[in-house]
Amino acid sequence: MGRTLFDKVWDRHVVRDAPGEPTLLYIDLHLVHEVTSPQAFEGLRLSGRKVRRPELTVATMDHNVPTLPGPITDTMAKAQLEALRANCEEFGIRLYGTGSGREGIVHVIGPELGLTQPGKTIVCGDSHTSTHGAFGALAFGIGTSEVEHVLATQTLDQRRPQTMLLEFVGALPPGLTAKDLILGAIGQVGVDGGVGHVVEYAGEAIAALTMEQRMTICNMTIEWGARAGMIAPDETTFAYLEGRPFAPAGADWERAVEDWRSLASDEDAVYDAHVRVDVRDLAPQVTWGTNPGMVVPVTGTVPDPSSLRNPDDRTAAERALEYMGLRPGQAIADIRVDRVFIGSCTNSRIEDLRAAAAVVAGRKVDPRVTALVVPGSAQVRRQAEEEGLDRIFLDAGFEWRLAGCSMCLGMNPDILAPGERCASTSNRNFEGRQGRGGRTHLVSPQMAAAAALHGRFVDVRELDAAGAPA
Ligand SMILES: CC(C)[C@H](C(=O)O)[C@@H](O)C(=O)O
Ligand code: SF4
Repeated sequence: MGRTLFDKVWDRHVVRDAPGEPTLLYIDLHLVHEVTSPQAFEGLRLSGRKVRRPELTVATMDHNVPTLPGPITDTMAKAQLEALRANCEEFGIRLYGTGSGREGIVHVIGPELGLTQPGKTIVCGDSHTSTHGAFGALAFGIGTSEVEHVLATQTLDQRRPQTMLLEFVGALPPGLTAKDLILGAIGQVGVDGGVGHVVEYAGEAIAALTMEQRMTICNMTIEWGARAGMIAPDETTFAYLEGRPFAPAGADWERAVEDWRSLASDEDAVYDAHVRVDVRDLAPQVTWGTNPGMVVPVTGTVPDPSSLRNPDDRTAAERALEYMGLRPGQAIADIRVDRVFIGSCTNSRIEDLRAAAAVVAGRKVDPRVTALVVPGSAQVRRQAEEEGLDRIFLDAGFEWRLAGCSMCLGMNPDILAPGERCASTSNRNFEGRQGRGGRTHLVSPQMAAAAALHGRFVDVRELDAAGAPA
């Protein structure tokens, strides 16, 4: 029987398999950030252990860092960042800290540095580690006690998950993005549709995506409950990786690519589940509720909870509408926004910023809107500045910030005030996610940029040459 991409990567990393017990897996890359690592390092110290493979462990600072220059005033954030610096020094771990020029959101810098590679097992104390699966790596989030285990042993106990193929049918229509693709899919399969599975994304629409767009897809895997998302490595993957600081070079590169080619699922591979999502009629997506599956096309309306058959869904929708301050039947295009956030590990890479800048160029942010662009890494920020994207955003009235998680979650000074409504390119719209009482609508970078200009949701496909909505 043929094997899947997942089977191949998993099988290569088995250290120990015993009946009835979890499998002990070898971990190729362990990414570390300031929030989920302090207790893990403390555990090592208490038991007098070292980091087993410091050279396979890489740390950065992202969640807590302020995105405006100047000292950190929050004492908890300051303590966590200082602890990370001290821990990395003590245990001999490479740290791309604030000011290194290489810092950024952990899921942005791994790929950017070429650390993320096909066939690797990659873990991090962070749920959006699924992002790295875009390269054909097996990548997933772990808890702090597991972080300690990986630091100490470079291995991890795991139960073998089920496999699922999510096949996109048809090509992505013009003007649509990877964000619309994944939000649309989550809307169809539901936020627990992937539970217990490692999902492989495939189909014409996936093959046509760039690496950065594939990362947007895999990033949101965790939002529909799957353990990890993977995409088979192909020429797009290899072209992206070639020449990156930690990618293999010379003869090693040739050997690596040959090996990576062998990872794709076999023709006759069998998955435990197979789901198809037709994308041919997809429109730009906007979430209206408090989970990413509560999503409709921008051309649509806020759903009426009373039309939902399942009582749990009905209650959840009623509660979401109340929290979001929306009415059933309200047109999405009539929803006004106070804030716009372009950033996060979902959509803060250079292509995202280029796409948003293309919508913004020569136009002005609606005077009632406060809009923020936060590059995912110091490298993305530099590149954007070299390309003049910062000028486009600043001239339009956006703020241009330093790299970090920023307004994706309320762990640093970038937060919404209670009741404020935000068009956000991030991945979570839970209650309070961007600040207590804040209201989040998840969208693509293009849609966020257009919302900033018009102060409400507009269909990016319909903007005329002067940027006016139809
Ligand atoms: C802080 C961290 C543990 C958390 C995660 O695991 O995802 C954060 O990155 C998030 O997006 O909510
Ligand atoms: S950008 Fe948001 S989703 Fe990504 S790691 Fe940071 S907090 Fe988590």
